[in-house]
Amino acid sequence: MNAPVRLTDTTLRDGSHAVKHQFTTAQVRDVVAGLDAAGIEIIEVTHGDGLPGSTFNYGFSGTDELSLIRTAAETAARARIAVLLLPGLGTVADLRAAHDAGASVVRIATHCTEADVSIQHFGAARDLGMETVGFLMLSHRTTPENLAKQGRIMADAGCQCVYVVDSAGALLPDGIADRVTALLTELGDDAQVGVHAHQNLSLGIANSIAGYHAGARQIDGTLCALGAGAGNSPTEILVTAFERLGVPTGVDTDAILAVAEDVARPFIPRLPVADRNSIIQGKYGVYNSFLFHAEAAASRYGVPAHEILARVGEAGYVGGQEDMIIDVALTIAAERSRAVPAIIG
Ligand SMILES: C[C@H](O)CC(=O)C(=O)O
Ligand SMILES: [Mn+2]
Repeated sequence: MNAPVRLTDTTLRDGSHAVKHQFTTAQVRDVVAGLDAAGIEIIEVTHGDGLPGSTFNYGFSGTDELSLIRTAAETAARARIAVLLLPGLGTVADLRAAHDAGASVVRIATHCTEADVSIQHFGAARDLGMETVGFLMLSHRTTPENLAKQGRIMADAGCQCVYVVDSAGALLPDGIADRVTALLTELGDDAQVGVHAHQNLSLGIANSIAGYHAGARQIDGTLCALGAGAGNSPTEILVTAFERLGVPTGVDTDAILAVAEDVARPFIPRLPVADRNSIIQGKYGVYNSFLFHAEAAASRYGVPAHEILARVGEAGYVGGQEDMIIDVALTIAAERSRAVPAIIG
């Protein structure tokens, strides 16, 4: 008997990027009802950039996220509702408000080398009696050994599962497996290890399976791959692939296929796709949440989005530095205007 894996569905959080944070209460109710009935245990609901992401910098939500969290908690009969929080944007007060609205799991996300900013939030979450998960974002940007040290900081602060988060879809299966192994070696029984994968190089499912074989026991997915950049590992394919592997997920395959096809797909305005922009993100390791910001800057300043993304990757910008995308776009525009030869008449 293979060890079971717990799937967390983040359609209503990572997928929020792909709908520009415009989820409605009715969509949340329908998706949660479907996921819950199919057997998904953990459903994440938050603005794409976490609590309280609805801002000028990250994009305003169509519906207040606390209302969406409350709706999700009221709808789910068995599943538990998770929220995402990035310290610095989200505060302990935001965490308490989400807990009051019905969230019982919090996923606290930091850049992969900055775990120390999460210590206070893990403590507060445990005091509230919440289950805790740590998200080491852009995990490709550090070595497995350093990632393991950051995981240790999170576990000592009260984190119960540390995730390898491939925020740019840049890692290959070996890169995921090496990071999961290093974390498990460091953490032992102190915390589980999870994998959150993106599809920029079409490796979301392969990377999740590699993570499972290395010992990860929590894996993320989204319906129809709805998520930032090229999207996430599709939940319905994770369920089907793990069924083929003989790995128990507790999720009914026919039911999850129906939720993806009949509930999610009809309201998705643009299915995530591995196009040139998002493949460039995977190639240069660019934070997937930057895609729409780069596309907006591209059309505003008349420069190609893929060039902006490549430069952003070379500069090594991380989540929170969205304003630098405009700087990069303006720099490219200025370079291009200088490159036009003067016509002497
Ligand atoms: C805030 C980000 O969207 C978190 C995430 O899902 C990732 O880094 O990937
Ligand atoms: Mn993500």
